[in-house]
Amino acid sequence: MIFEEMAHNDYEQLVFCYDEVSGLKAIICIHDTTLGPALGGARMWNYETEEEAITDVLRLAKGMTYKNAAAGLNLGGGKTVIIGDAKKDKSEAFFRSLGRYINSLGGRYITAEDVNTTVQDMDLIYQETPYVCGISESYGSGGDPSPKTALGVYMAMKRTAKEAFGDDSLKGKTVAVQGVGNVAYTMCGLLHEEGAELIVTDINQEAVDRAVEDYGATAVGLDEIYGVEADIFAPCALGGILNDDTIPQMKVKAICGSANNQLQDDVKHSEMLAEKGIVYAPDYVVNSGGVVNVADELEGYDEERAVKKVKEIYNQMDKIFTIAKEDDISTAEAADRLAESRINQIMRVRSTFSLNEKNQFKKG
Ligand SMILES: NC(=O)c1ccc[n+]([C@@H]2O[C@H](COP(=O)([O-])OP(=O)(O)OC[C@H]3O[C@@H](n4cnc5c(N)ncnc54)[C@H](O)[C@@H]3O)[C@@H](O)[C@H]2O)c1
Ligand SMILES: CC(C)C[C@H](N)C(=O)O
Repeated sequence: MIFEEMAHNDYEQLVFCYDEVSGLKAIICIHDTTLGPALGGARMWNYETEEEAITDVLRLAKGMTYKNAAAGLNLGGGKTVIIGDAKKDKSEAFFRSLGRYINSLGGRYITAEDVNTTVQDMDLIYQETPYVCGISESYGSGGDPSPKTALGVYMAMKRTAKEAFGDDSLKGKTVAVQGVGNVAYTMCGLLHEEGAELIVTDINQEAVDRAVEDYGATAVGLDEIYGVEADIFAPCALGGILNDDTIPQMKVKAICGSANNQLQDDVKHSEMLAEKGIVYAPDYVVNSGGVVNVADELEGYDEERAVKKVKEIYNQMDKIFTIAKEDDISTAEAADRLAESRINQIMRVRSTFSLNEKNQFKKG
């Protein structure tokens, strides 16, 4: 059954990692390395079953192939899921053990932060392998990618506003934010600076209070956020929140936020949004600022260059809206088309013969 799924969606490799001493149980998935080594974060989650963890890593790794391709990176897609409780199971040995497994892949997979893993965890992995990004700034690295993800979401939101309202200024626009964690707090700061009004919700009261105090945001209940009077909805917490229940409640004209896999069903729910006249900014393009920032570490991190690349998300959004209009397809499908077309073109470009280290030119 697993090989069938791998064949169906063109997966390359699935690696099971177990370490008795630290209790590590992790699965690394490499989806596609046409564009380069697979880069994707390591997510720690208390999966109820091993099947759930496998399903998640397969889905997330494929998502990274599309995210990296659409962002113009020379990187393929992969991901790690770690089965465990992030509050109880972390230790030095745990992450160093994962680092050794990543190292054994010889650079085919590079890891970084994802849900429930931190810069400190990446620093531990770095003790065992160079194939890790998002390590501490003291190593000359980019550190926590969240602020750059936030900058990317802000740039994407400006281009989305242009599509929905004819002008990319966010001054005077009301943005409803679901989840004001690491990414959204910085994003709210940028929006506040530009003169946007904020409506926020979060399961964490402290996060809500911080946004209210620092940015004059209006707090609403967890379920209220979907139906508030606002111009833009920014989902920055969970996946699957654009669905049969929530879309009918929405009064916004656009959706642009950092959460991964926002559409519960890519086809059905992007059509529902289009029918309501809501402009949807595809999540993996909107939130690619983090991966763009960590990928810059592979060239020797330069913050100015990284920021410049993150700001390019505005132009990537421009391409997606153009493809969607020209081909008369949803923005979600347009993003997939952009990513797939880049992968296919580079695959063809690379099909021409070229000498490499295993194929030396020899005289005589
Ligand atoms: N951090 C990055 O660089 C990055 C990059 C790409 C994508 N993302 C995605 O963006 C989202 C936010 O990432 P983050 O790093 O800010 O995470 P975070 O954990 O710091 O923030 C998420 C916030 O959402 C809140 N939340 C959780 N469930 C909620 C619910 N049901 N209703 C309302 N709020 C809820 C949490 O309390 C938290 O404050 C995640 O989906 C993540 O996968 C993050
Ligand atoms: C490589 C990481 C910074 C990627 C990030 N966790 C994402 O989902 O895009």
